[in-house]
Amino acid sequence: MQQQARFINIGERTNVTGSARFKKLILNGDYETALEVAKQQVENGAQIIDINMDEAMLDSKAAMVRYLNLLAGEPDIARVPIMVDSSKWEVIEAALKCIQGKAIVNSISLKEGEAPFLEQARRIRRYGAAAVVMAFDEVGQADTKARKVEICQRAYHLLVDSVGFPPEDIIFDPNIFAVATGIEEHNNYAVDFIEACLDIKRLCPYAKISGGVSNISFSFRGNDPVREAMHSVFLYHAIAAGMDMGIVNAGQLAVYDDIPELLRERVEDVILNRREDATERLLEIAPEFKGDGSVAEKQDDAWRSLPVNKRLEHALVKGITDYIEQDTEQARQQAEKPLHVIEGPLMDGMNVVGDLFGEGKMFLPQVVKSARVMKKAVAYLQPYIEAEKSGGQAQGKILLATVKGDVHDIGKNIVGVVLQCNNFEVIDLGVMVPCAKLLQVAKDENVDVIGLSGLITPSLDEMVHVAKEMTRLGFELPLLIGGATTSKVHTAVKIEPHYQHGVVYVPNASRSVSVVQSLISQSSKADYLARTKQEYITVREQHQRSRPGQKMLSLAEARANKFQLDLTRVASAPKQPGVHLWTDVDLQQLRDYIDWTPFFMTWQLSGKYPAILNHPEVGLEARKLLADANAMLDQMIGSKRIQGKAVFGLFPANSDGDDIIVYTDESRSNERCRLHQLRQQLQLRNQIPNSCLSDFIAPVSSGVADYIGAFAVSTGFGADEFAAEFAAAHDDYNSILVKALADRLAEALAEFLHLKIRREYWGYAADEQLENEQLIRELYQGIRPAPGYPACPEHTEKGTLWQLLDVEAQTGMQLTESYAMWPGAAVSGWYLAHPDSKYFAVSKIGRDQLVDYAARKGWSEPEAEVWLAPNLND
Ligand SMILES: C[S@@+](CC[C@H](N)C(=O)[O-])C[C@H]1O[C@@H](n2cnc3c(N)ncnc32)[C@H](O)[C@@H]1O
Repeated sequence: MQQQARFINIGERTNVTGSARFKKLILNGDYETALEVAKQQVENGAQIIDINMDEAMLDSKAAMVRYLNLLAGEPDIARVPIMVDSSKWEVIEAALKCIQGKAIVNSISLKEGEAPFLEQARRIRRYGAAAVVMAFDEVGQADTKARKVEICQRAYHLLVDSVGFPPEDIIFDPNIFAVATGIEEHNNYAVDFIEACLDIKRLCPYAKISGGVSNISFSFRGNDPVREAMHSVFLYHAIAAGMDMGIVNAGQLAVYDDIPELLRERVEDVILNRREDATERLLEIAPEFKGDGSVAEKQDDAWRSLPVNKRLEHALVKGITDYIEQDTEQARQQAEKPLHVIEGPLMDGMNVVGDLFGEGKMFLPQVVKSARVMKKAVAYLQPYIEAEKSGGQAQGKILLATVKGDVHDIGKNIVGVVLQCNNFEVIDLGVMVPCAKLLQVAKDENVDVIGLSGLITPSLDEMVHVAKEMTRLGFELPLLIGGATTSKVHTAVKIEPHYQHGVVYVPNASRSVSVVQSLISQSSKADYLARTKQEYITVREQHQRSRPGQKMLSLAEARANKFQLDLTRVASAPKQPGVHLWTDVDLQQLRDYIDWTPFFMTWQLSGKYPAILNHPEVGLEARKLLADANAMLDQMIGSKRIQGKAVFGLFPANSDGDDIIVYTDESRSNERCRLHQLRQQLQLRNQIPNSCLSDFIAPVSSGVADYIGAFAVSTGFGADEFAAEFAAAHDDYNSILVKALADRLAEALAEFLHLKIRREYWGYAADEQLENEQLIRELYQGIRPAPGYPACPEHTEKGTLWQLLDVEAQTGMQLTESYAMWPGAAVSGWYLAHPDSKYFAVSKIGRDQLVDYAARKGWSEPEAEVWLAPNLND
């Protein structure tokens, strides 16, 4: 199971209090065999070994020193960190003196108060060791979530602030207690632990979380399969919540997915305390599962004894890459030609995946993992196929590209993977692909379909351009359109009329398969295109009909109905005016500010976070995806593979009609630049004002000093390269994950920076205290409208922002010819602080505003038509 792969197992068999066998060996002085116990644990996957010699009959200190010295001579064991486990400080200190590598002390706590706690921490610090900190204070052991969090937070601050203890060397043990004991107060113990993990991770950056996992199932002693299922389910949720390591017998852990459904459901009811009768219901079925061995191991191994074709199918459906080369090799030896392995078992397996996906029984992340297995198998076979010079027979060839001027490709990459899963050959030209190159490759490669993708509105025009060029050059291939700002209406109204051989809007990756299938099949193609054409005629007619509903005001009328600003509530002067630069953003702290809901949407798992994690249908997949995402974030941030930068500034400003003047200094006599804004021109109901962003800034005529902020942030430095490494290793799953997470961090950085602006740099809301969920709902004072978004839809204004902050020189962030930001994981915008400022959509504008805007920008009217195209009322 993916999430267990990054979870650190602590071996516990070298503990005289927990293992009768080890105790006997030590008491008998059989240190040779006792060493074997440590060795076996490491072989079984323990990544840390816990050593405990606390036994009344022993000289614990001498035993510990002797055992450690012997261990040091065993290279296989000495390579894993040692956890020194003792309740006696002298034993711990003696051990620290003889351990050469990084040691971990298990454990310290606030049980005896702050003074001894700090004293021990200081000594541990001197040895450079890490420490397990129990959630235990003067009052006792923490059992509720609140107590666990409170004690850990208190300990964290004492350690970090008073001792200078490196936070990454703190390992909290927030106490795992037994559930399903028959005592009602115990029912929530697992939930308390899991929820505490989430808070501790948020409140104590870099600290790790550990625990003794087997405690949870104590009441099912004697029934190993149920215990193992309980451990696995518990870990599943605890790891997703942030648990990093734990004492668990790695060899005896059920694979979450392979726990029989009935057992898993009942265990999950107990662990998550989902119903009052959960314990009884688990007890009811527990005897059925009482066997001699582990349910998981039996099932896990079972598929390995299937015939090779079935093994390949299993690996594809389950997304398991572990044996793929070995199995592919066996299938190759059995096949007449290497190509037959692809055309036979691999394609059969992918057909199963395709069917399950089509039926909604598999979700996108699983499919992308299946594709990874397929790609690895194909890559393995490639040299053999080339040696025979035989080419595969794909269903059809699809050319994909993100259009010129645009750098966004997550959606396109997902479509590519899904199409490949369905046996289409995909040629992916990447991002910022000029029309001429695209069409040349389409011709040279004799493709069957072209698919265009784009995220920002200028890309829509580029797609229109491609359609026109296809007509001019006599193409007859169908053209697919996809991407965040594209729509069926836009495709029908703006693109389709320019190309007669088929233009089809594809709303998502799953739909791409049926669309492409219809277009590839000679029997269905003509019919499908004719139906689509007819549908788009209807869409156009409806679009025409729907428009006269709203009246377009003249620009003068719209201006007369502007938003009236309350000048008594204009925000005070910024505490730290001018331009500021963050060159190396702490990405770890941004994790708390991530809005996960859009991340799940990227993977076509819809639902709000965190509720989605318990969604009856997609919850399981969502939890797996989140665990993978967190592991990837650990890697991206820990290895410093990606970096974040931010540049931002706060300036004196006033509005001048629909423009905002940014001044060079507080004297307000010199203009640094002008921000050109657009005004809503459609008549709104109930006399709602026709807004323009400049309405939220005090007019120059008012004599009121006002201010504006600007920002540009990116966490995409290094992301493309990192993603490309995965893609090159045939791992699209992780490649897409990296990009999607870089995007999430960029949005989190924008949110975090905005918070800092409100509380510190501008300081107009110094006392604001909002939870992340409230930040996501933007429940704060002020807005950060982003050029290209509905309140300021014209993208070239980003150019002004770039000049104002000198963004490129300061950060390396660039703008493409369509004003897309590079790196793609980037956010920029303005800060408006007035409490009444709010987002709105400029929507359609009239010719008079176009002429006025062109004059303000110093553009010709045709130039203005290009940039204002999405807002023109045609
Ligand atoms: C695109 S979402 C991003 C935040 C979301 N929590 C996330 O992580 O994806 C919200 C941002 O888009 C921009 N935005 C939304 N609506 C807007 C509008 N009508 N006009 C201008 N900018 C807008 C603002 O910068 C706003 O903070």
